[in-house]
Amino acid sequence: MLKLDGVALIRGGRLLFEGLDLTLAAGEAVLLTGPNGVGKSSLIRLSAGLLRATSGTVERSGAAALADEGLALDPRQPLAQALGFWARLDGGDAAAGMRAMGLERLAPVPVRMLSTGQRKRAVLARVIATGAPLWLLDEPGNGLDAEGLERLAAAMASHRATGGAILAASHQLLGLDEARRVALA
Ligand SMILES: Nc1ncnc2c1ncn2[C@@H]1O[C@H](COP(=O)(O)OP(=O)(O)OP(=O)(O)O)[C@@H](O)[C@H]1O
Repeated sequence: MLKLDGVALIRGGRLLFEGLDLTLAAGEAVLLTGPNGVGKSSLIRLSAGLLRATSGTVERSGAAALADEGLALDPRQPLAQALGFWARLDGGDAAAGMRAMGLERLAPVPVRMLSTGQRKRAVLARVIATGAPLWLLDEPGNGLDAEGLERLAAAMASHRATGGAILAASHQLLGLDEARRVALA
């Protein structure tokens, strides 16, 4: 689903990593770890096709969904409608995303009024709703309470059980204890 071969990335004149190989097949997850500024978010963006590798190749098969610090939801719209916009484009299921992240009660609330943790849940609901096989998650646990973290872990387990794959960058374990780890240093 994702294959990085001998990838190097220079950003801001600094070599972040080189010779990086990573493959992610259906049902697999990789937890990307490493200190602040080492290049985890950059690797996620590179995997999403939003950055170009300095050398090496990045191959993706099938659709990918990205969750990062960007909300990508219209702040003026009620949550259900804002998520519905993407679900219509993706042929996805906004209600399933909201259910998975426990957001049903917030369906009529404008996105701009959501709290930090509620926004994070909304971003994850957007990813879940896409139905994309590859999830690229940059610090998906940030801002989530214990219940939100449990929901995220359950959603990731269910995604993998149905043939999805996940690349997650995080300082937390996210319930991915048995997942492969790639440590950038
Ligand atoms: N747009 C940019 N232009 C130039 N350099 C950048 C840009 N964005 C990030 N960088 C640099 O690339 C390096 C890696 O950043 P990145 O966000 O990938 O790290 P990270 O491992 O995700 O860090 P954190 O754990 O703090 O989230 C940092 O030194 C950062 O300053």
